[in-house]
Amino acid sequence: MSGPRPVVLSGPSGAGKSTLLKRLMKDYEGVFGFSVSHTTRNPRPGEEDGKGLNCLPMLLGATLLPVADVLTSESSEDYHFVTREKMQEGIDNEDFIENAEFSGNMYGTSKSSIEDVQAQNLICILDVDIQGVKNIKKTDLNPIYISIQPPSLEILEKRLRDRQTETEESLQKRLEAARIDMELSKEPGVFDLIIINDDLEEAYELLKSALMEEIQKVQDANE
Ligand SMILES: Nc1nc2c(ncn2[C@@H]2O[C@H](COP(=O)(O)OP(=O)(O)O)[C@@H](O)[C@H]2O)c(=O)[nH]1
Ligand SMILES: Nc1ncnc2c1ncn2[C@@H]1O[C@H](COP(=O)(O)OP(=O)(O)O)[C@@H](O)[C@H]1O
Repeated sequence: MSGPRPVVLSGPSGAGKSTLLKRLMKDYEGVFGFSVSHTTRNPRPGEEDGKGLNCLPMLLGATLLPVADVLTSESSEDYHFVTREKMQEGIDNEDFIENAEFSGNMYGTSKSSIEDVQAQNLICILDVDIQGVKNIKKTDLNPIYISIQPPSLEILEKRLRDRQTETEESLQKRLEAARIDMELSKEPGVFDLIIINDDLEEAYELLKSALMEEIQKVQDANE
């Protein structure tokens, strides 16, 4: 049985992936499920371990968090926060379909994070860097590949600074990675669609239209 096609969202850190994703998942409840990655980076304020929007009911049931706290959480796409040792153990164990080093930390998509979403017949969304894109292309996942790009490196830097999540060092590493991402993403055939996130509304409309066929499939199946 084949469910809806997964979606890989990529693009430089600070390009607006989480912002667009958060909105999409809110507007289409019960259609998308986020593949919660593992990372060795430290959680940001407001981020919680292993929490994805697709886990919302479970989370509410299990820990009785006040609904308002969960819904106002800054982040719609948190991680399983792990040590390097734990992460390496998982990689050695072949638990991951891809993993990469980004800005001095390890990130990876576990097989179970995708399976958990696909078991519910939801569109599985993966947020991965360009190395992740290249490695997922070697698997049989067959997702739709979408790159979210900033209008310019200068605007990206401003957005990252305004977000106030990075130290100067991690900001510089992200900008360096962004330069590489912006170059590699131009290669023909890497992405099915590249969206320049200048005006947020326009970017969101483009993203929504690109996914409408898959959204429709899930909605039809649930009727
Ligand atoms: N390859 C890979 N990249 C990931 C994964 N999870 C997140 N990333 C990427 O890691 C980068 C840094 O993510 P994060 O630390 O959350 O910072 P942010 O994107 O600036 O919010 C981003 O480019 C993400 O797309 C993953 O599981 N695999
Ligand atoms: N179109 C836009 N115009 C202005 N600011 C934006 C736009 N899209 C996103 N932002 C802001 O830029 C910052 C980075 O966006 P975010 O979604 O965290 O990026 P990513 O998930 O790709 O790292 C956030 O503070 C967000 O509010």
